[in-house]
Amino acid sequence: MLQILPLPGDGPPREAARPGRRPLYGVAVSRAIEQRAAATLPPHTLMQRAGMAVARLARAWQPHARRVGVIAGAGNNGGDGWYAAALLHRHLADVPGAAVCVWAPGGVQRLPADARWAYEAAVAAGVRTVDTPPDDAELLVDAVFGLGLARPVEGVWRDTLRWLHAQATPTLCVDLPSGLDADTGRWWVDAPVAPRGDRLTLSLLTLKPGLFTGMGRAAAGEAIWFDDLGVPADDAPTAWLQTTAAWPDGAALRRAHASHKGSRGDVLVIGGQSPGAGAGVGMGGAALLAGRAALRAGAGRVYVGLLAEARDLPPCDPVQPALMLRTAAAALGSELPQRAVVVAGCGGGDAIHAHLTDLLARCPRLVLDADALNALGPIAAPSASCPDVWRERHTRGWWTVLTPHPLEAARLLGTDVAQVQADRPGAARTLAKRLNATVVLKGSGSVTAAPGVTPIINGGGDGALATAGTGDVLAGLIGARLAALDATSPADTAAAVADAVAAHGDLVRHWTSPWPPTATDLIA
Ligand SMILES: NC(=O)C1=CN([C@@H]2O[C@H](COP(=O)(O)OP(=O)(O)OC[C@H]3O[C@@H](n4cnc5c(N)ncnc54)[C@H](O)[C@@H]3O)[C@@H](O)[C@H]2O)[C@@H](O)CC1
Repeated sequence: MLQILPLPGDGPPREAARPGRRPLYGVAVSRAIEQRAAATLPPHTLMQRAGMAVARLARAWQPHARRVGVIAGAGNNGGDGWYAAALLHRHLADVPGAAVCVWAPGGVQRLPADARWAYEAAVAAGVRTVDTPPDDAELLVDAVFGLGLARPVEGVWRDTLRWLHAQATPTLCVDLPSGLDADTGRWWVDAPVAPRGDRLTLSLLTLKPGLFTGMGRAAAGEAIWFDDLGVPADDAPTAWLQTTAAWPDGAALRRAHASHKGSRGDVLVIGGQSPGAGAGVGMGGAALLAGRAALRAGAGRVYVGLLAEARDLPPCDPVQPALMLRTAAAALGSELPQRAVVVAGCGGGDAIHAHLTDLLARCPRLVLDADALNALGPIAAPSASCPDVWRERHTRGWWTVLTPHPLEAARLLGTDVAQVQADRPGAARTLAKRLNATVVLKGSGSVTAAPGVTPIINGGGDGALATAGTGDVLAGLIGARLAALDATSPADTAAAVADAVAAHGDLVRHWTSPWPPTATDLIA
């Protein structure tokens, strides 16, 4: 669960440019904000505030913990830990059996100025330093690495993090879980990512993109808390965090008394290769899931063009009989591609390849998913020259949305999954720029990117979505959201796509059964 809340005593959250969004700041902007604030404040103020925030959350979260072990790194993240240790030591002074200790595996000889000041404050307060891991702690504070980590961790620090991240003891991570890259969500150390025990992360000064994508959510624990250290920032964000799903808005649809199905927008799904068309491989379910999701989310009319012969079409979809079924050939031969948002590729198999040029040439509003992305591969490869059909889309002001998972993104970028996952915001941005399209890179912390638009990272969803068919549901939701959209600037399109991604994440929020949901359950 995400708890992106200001701690008690902080000011109100800053205004976001659009409802349901919060700014995320990468390392460079966070450091600029820190330096600007530090220049106007008495020395060490920010570290003092950081240490106070850590101590305050530690006491609120684990009020009965008497033995606290702080693991301090050799930079200012460690400094936050030292100052928190000083405060916790004071808080616990009268508690029988209480003890606060700091383990600093890198020593304290080369601490930067702020951290040295915090270390001296801790020593002056009577905090004990130890040379071995604090095995008997009831609460651990992870103050090893924060913003300063951007390369692999080895040697003594790797051993330290292997020990720390293997503990079942409740652990409070200062600023970032140590091992996590603040910009990208990459995990830099060969140590467990997922906590064995309870874990919270307290992000300081700014919320960082890496906390919400890649390994960020898995590493951060049950909740991410935020304290801006009293420093308001209105800098241009590195990315936005989408925190809530404001769409679909069923109440608004009901208030629109004078509306009709034609005014809510049309969606055409092209996909669902039949066993006959695909050498015995049938994937009709994927196209039906996309169509059902679009219908469920409020699209006025949803057509499903199946990659099948007319004689193989089912008479209707028994789950959502309101879906209008036809063959892909019939759908693409009609006026529908011009009128509807076309969602192509769900269960498309090899059969979708034959339609790709037609789709690109005839669909002004096009969402390419799954097998349509694989068919696109050669067009998108770095070495490929842009074909006329793709260039003409741009000339005409038509737009394209791509929804790759990391493997599909890797194919499109001519790289591998590890490279994509090492910098998900960067991969999504590169792909969006290269193809002049809106891109949703799926996975933990889905990233929506478009040329000239600040990327949007989805803060919702969880591992329950990692199951067959949920991608088809997402494609259908994006189709429905875009079908209802009037404006078509890149920013509006990206925002609408991010709305659909947020709605998709929200599908699992209220799931209470111990059984994980199937994609069909999510839109039942
Ligand atoms: N200066 C200040 O007053 C403030 C600092 N803050 C804290 O300071 C942190 C940033 O401090 P720093 O810039 O010192 O960075 P860190 O403390 O995150 O890391 C820097 C230290 O880690 C070492 N290091 C980095 N990568 C390594 C690797 N792969 N293997 C081994 N050692 C590695 C560096 O040599 C350096 O000693 C923030 O995350 C935050 O916790 C905040 O509290 C805001 C105020």
